[in-house]
Amino acid sequence: MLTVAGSDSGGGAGIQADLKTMLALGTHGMCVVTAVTAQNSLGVQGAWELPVDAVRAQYRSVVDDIGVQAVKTGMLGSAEIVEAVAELIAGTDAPAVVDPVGVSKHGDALLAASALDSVRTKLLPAATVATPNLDEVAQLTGVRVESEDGMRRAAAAVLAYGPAWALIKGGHLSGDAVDLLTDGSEEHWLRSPRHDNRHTHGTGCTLASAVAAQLAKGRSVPEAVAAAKEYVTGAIAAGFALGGGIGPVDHGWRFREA
Ligand SMILES: Nc1ncnc2c1ncn2[C@@H]1O[C@H](COP(=O)(O)OP(=O)(O)O)[C@@H](O)[C@H]1O
Ligand SMILES: Cc1ncc(COP(=O)(O)O)c(N)n1
Repeated sequence: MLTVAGSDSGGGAGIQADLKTMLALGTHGMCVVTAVTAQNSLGVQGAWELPVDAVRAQYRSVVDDIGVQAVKTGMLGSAEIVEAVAELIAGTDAPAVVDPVGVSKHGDALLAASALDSVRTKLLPAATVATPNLDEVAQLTGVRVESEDGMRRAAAAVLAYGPAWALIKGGHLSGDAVDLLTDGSEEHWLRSPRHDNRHTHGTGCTLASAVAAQLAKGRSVPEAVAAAKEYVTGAIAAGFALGGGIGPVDHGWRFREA
């Protein structure tokens, strides 16, 4: 399967998190790099986008020869890249998990403000599943969620842009880590205990990639999301205290348990 995302030099989020997740879930990982970040547990020290032609060329190389069973998108950076990727995934016969990455855990911008409209009107309509966190919901729809009740309103506002499913991540609330998956008719609440662990760098990337890996294996969206939630919860529980700030989750936790 294929990730279209930015590189995280610290190895906890972005392309690196995605490829590790795909391996851990038994799939073949491929990548289209959209941007390179200088990043560690303390924050993002620099970010450089690739030319949009380089993004298109990587995508075509992979899809035209090897083929894909599922696509995941992450950090896209600019409106130009968002629009190119939206067109590419809309023209690919595979489910697409769109993680509308806006800001890093440290508050560093990973998407230009001028790209928000393209995310709303071009990228979200091409998604099989859109996986915003609560900050991204607020940025994209104006809906501010402060409790589980608000997550339904958030999901409706995201679905209005056209993805088949919305997975609203409640990781930034307090209490249990609760996510809501809905297509506007079915509702699935995914709940796990909150791990008192600050090493949560890469949780969103990991969850979205795990959903895509399960879709690639032929699971339905609700089955894929349930399995992905279980995987990310284990990875958070086993998180690494690396660096002086927010460390990464442990993508290999299942291998270590075995
Ligand atoms: N401390 C935690 N303990 C358990 N699960 C968590 C914790 N923090 C986040 N999660 C879960 O991790 C996944 C990613 O959510 P979130 O951290 O909100 O996304 P993002 O990384 O995009 O900000 C969600 O399933 C969320 O419920
Ligand atoms: C290159 C890149 N992509 C995405 C994220 C978001 O990370 P998270 O999964 O913690 O929200 C990041 N920090 N860096």
